[in-house]
Amino acid sequence: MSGHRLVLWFRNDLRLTDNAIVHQAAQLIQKKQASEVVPLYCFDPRQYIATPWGNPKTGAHHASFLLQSVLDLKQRLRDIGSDLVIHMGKPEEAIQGLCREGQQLTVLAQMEVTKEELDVDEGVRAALGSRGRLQLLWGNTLYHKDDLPFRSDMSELPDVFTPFKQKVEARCEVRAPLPAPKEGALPLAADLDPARLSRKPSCVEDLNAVVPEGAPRLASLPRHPNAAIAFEGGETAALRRLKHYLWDTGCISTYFDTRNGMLGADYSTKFSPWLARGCISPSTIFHEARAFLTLAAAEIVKRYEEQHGSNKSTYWVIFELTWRDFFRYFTIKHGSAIFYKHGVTGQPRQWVNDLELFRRWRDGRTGMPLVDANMREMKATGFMSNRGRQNVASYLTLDLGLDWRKREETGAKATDVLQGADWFESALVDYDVCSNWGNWVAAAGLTGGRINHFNITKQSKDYDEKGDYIRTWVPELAKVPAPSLFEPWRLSREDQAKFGVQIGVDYPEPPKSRYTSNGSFGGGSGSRGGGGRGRGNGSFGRGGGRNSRHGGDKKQKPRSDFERYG
Ligand SMILES: Cc1cc2nc3c(=O)[nH]c(=O)nc-3n(C[C@H](O)[C@H](O)[C@H](O)COP(=O)(O)OP(=O)(O)OC[C@H]3O[C@@H](n4cnc5c(N)ncnc54)[C@H](O)[C@@H]3O)c2cc1C
Repeated sequence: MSGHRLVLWFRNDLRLTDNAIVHQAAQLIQKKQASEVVPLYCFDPRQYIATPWGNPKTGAHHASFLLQSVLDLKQRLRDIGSDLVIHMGKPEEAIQGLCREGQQLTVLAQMEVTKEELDVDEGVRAALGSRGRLQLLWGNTLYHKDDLPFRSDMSELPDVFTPFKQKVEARCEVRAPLPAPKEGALPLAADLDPARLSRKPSCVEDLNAVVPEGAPRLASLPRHPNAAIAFEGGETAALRRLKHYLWDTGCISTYFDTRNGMLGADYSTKFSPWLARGCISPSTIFHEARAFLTLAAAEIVKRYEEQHGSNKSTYWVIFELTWRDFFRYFTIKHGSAIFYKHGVTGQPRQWVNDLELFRRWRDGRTGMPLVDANMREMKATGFMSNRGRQNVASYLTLDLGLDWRKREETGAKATDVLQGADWFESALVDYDVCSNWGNWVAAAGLTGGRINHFNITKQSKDYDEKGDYIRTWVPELAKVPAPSLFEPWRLSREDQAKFGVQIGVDYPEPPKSRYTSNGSFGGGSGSRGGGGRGRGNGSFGRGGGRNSRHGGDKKQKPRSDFERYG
């Protein structure tokens, strides 16, 4: 099959190591089943439209990280004697332009699972017609889809996490990472126009070339001084972060104890933006973590174990990556139901339509300091901790009762839709369709799993005991001591004067809710949204609940070790 051309269509797999399509291409070339390669990335205008509320579908934090990732991939391909064509337009058009008379084309791409992406696949197939084929390969999960003990349509997948985790841990192995291609492994198509190869966007503003008319323009954002970490896109930076978190600092050894933090660079791994864009694979992290445990870090682990009894921490990072898998497979099972009003349970629920209240939540002006701090952090930096995400989602859906969706099932005007998940999609640097919408539908209590209705005040006390996180992002309350800081609407006039803040003027009063003595939203002591299990005492509070930090699940018994990986 000499003369066979391969198009390596990169999407959310912007890396060379442990990349199924890269590996497949290198093998086909080696076996002389293909002769040339065109690595391709497309900035697809459909990803840059305005959301129903006028937000950019791909916000500036995400766009900037993505651009850096694409440019890093290009450089890494050049380092092995190949290159990357960067196309400013739809993949269908780019791929059609790569077809040559009398030459068969195979387009290799990573398999996606949600409707928008599947529709693009269809478009590419149609553009190829009889001149070639689209071959989709699985990637980007910890456990390979083909290794799961469920049917491939995931109809047997449990709807809650724990049985999923137990089954995959008992029956599957994490595959070893595929090697990165060697120099010369991906020979470029000889007729590739050098001008086409040299064309590349160099700053976020250049991406405006694909922003459709009427959609918000993108603009570079300077790094916020309070940002926990300067996220830099690309495989190179991802591997650096992995090295930092494991080998340089040993932070992974204390992850179990620090993972519910909100302030600082290292309380959690911060791997999510790189995982979301596929700059690193979960399997690479897994095998590096195992090496960390068994080899050079034996000393650190021993020290840790002496202090803490056992090392749960390294396992716990892998545990979190299993959650990431769960939402991906959950999406295969339930399809677009994760976007729908009644979620996957189909349970009817009355949602509140209040644009002003939604804006207060979005902009960090609810009057609930923990919620506001988190929402401000995300807007300014693109990142929010998992603890924060759980709380703000619970507050929006279960306390304010505001609609969390992006789309109505049918026919509704876009402007009828209020959207928490959609704002996250726009604002997050680590936006990942399955992790985001899956977590949101779980937070809204619409998966059939346990509903985690957080008590925001208790969560503030438990996870921001001294108020340092809140003060970082809500300077209006800088002088208010904890615990008054967590319920500033209760401050007397004298205390407000003493602490230099006037509630209702400098900092808002919260909307009427179960937290405030002046209101009855949610019935005071009652609960909205499916029984409110965990309500009142904060379902992830210190003590037993700390072992689980996710929605839709029973409390976890902590694993005592990492033995199954050793
Ligand atoms: C409402 C809501 C929306 C979310 N949206 C996203 C999103 O768009 N993209 C995204 O990557 N994560 C999302 N998450 C999951 C989680 O909050 C982030 O992955 C995590 O906070 C990222 O920080 P980290 O990399 O330091 O995580 P760590 O605590 O270090 O965890 C390691 C990795 O495990 C995975 N992980 C951890 N928790 C979860 C989880 N609950 N669900 C799925 N994967 C998880 C992530 O890949 C993460 O990088 C969302 C959670 C909630 C509650």
